[in-house]
Amino acid sequence: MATNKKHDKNRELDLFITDLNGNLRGKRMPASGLEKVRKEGLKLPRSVVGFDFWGADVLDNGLVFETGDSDGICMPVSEEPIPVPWSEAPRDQMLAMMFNPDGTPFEADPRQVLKRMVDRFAEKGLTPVMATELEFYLMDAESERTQRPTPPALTEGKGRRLANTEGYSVEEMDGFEAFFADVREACQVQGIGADTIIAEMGPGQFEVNLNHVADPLNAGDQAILFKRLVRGVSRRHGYAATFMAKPYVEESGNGFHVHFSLLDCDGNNVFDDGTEQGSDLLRHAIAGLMQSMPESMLMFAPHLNSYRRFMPGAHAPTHASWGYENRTVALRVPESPHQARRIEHRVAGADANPYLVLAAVLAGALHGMENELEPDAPVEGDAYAEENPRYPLPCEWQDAIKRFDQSERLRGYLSDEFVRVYAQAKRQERSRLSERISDIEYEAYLGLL
Ligand SMILES: NC(=O)CC[C@H](N)C(=O)O
Repeated sequence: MATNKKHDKNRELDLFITDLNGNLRGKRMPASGLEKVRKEGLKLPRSVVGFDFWGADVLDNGLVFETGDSDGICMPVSEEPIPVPWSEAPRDQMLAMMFNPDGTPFEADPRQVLKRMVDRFAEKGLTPVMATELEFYLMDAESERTQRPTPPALTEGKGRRLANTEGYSVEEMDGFEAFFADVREACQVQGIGADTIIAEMGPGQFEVNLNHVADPLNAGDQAILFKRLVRGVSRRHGYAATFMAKPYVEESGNGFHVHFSLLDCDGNNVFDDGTEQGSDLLRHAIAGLMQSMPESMLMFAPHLNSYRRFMPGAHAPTHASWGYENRTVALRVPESPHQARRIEHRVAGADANPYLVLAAVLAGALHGMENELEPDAPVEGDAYAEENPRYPLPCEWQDAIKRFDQSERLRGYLSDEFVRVYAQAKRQERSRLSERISDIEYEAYLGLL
């Protein structure tokens, strides 16, 4: 029997923001705390946004001791709490956005970074329409304990066997029917527009496409809630799930593709001018995205592991390129009816923070449109075979951190504060990861040197 949520004294509410890495940080409170939070917000130290991946302070980012580790105010971004149907206990959740105590936006908060870009488009009378596609691997639940990914066993359909590597296999989806039924239901109750589900190339790899929305903040919120939902529903079904960019070296990586078009005040798609090629604005946006791609790479590929995904032939791009109906390029312009003329941005991994990916896409496009840049000719055929590309992408984390930190353009679009705080977090993570001597170093050197 449905309980009246307001009077359920056991009901709880999670209120959270995402840190730079997209990890959720916030508090769990009795549902009765909602009214206070709506009025006053929830206090969290601003340094929490700038945490490194392990939740440690980044002492060089200017947010910790210099400020007395002072609080920011997190205000909920939705009117109503969103149910958490996979939770054992009765629980709702709300995403929030952080402000400084004086009411100004806290510019390092990833959702504020995206909002800043959405506002820039609004000033021009333009509304971005965005849709996201998230790939992930389902794994055996043991993977979380052993910290090695193991494909899940197919327990439904044809009896128990390990999940296969079969792109677009319907049987593969049948094997996880109950899991996907719960994913779809959870999406419905959370207002997430889940469209198609696809079995991808890797063992236990799937993709879910979320419907386009004429509100990038909403598209970002949905992607964040979707990632939590997949992990939660997986656990209920005895699986684990990962959005890590490249969990298996020899298998397909997890991408986060973004479809993007722009509406004017009358609701017309400005990337369409009735021609087969699309409008001048489409070309300018593509040129800006290509030129800013090397320095934005850290937002598309934020982790050490992210760079393993960009391999020739893996359907993830190796340089900034574009083309019509071409899946080997970074920016694909899909074959579509004119009113749906759009760019599919194929660079980001599913491990990236969705808000930051969408913000970087908007910044790149705006840069091209404001400067009326022209792209080189579109690539026909295999982009991996292109020699001397004009905009090679950083293929290592260290290089991407440097390019990002040195970008005056990104500071202009996304704010100095964000660029400083993000670069410092990534530097700290890199130094922590490089301190550990890896297994393969011992295997190779210990007995021989
Ligand atoms: N759906 C696809 O085109 C495959 C994308 C690929 N898995 C990636 O890493 O981006």
